Amino acid sequence: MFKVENLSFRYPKNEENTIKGINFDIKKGEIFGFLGPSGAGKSTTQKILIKLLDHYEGFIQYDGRNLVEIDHDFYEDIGVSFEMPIHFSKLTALENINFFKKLYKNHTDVEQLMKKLGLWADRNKKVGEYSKGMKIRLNFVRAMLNQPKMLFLDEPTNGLDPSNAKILKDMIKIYQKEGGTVFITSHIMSDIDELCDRVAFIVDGQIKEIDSPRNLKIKYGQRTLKVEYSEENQTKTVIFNLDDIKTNEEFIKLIREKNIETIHTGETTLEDIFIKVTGVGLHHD
Ligand SMILES: Nc1ncnc2c1ncn2[C@@H]1O[C@H](COP(=O)(O)OP(=O)(O)OP(=O)(O)O)[C@@H](O)[C@H]1O
Repeated sequence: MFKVENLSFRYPKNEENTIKGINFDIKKGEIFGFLGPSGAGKSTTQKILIKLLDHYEGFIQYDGRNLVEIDHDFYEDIGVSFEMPIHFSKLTALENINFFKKLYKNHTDVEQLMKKLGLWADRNKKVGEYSKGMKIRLNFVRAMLNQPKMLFLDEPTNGLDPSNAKILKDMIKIYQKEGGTVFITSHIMSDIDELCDRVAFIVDGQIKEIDSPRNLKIKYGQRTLKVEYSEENQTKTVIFNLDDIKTNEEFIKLIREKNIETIHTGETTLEDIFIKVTGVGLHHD
């Protein structure tokens, strides 16, 4: 869907490049995550891909065409949901949606979509009276208005309670099942882990890793097995190396003879990998 080669970008006021020669592709039908510490260049990259920023160096291809040569029709193809919801607060949700709908040729079934996101009952409420979570969901409705081939989502679940975050994630999964492609940034690693087929880690304008969450976990994971068993009314813990587990007599003896409570492989989380790759802890706003 997208092919990005040697992309560099400098904001006119800055001396240094913000994006420093990155390469990646986004395959049709995949959910591609873009992760990195604050200020790494995630939003900048996203803005370049959606043609809000130009004058970049390098080459970007969208659906087989040079992005530079694609005209306004590009916006018929994509849906964008950025972190800061932008709506007319004095208009109702439906009035807002009907306004934005007019910008596009293709239209989705707004009633269905708003119902799925739990907003239909409040469609005639002014957006100024919406909660933050409602505005975020309304943003998603806007992004989906034109039945886009590709969605750009910047922190889509930030500010949503767990049940609304689940609704949104389920909708993203359904969108993918129906053939959609997604570019997503988030600081919520469990969401990224759940949704993304592949992720890229960007640090200071450079990509440090690109792979599936599973492969990254294998690469950065500890190959250990933790066994907890009970003995004399106490829980005891032993950690084994997973590589020679088949022939480890102590492990085999343990599971034959003891009352096992739990067995877990030492899985690394995406959050651990983020810290290892970027050298920065996750900040939560
Ligand atoms: N309009 C601008 N003019 C000059 N510099 C900018 C502008 N917008 C962003 N920058 C700088 O570019 C760098 C990358 O910013 P960007 O917003 O892409 O980071 P990010 O990875 O999306 O961060 P966050 O996770 O906080 O959203 C930062 O150093 C930022 O200060």
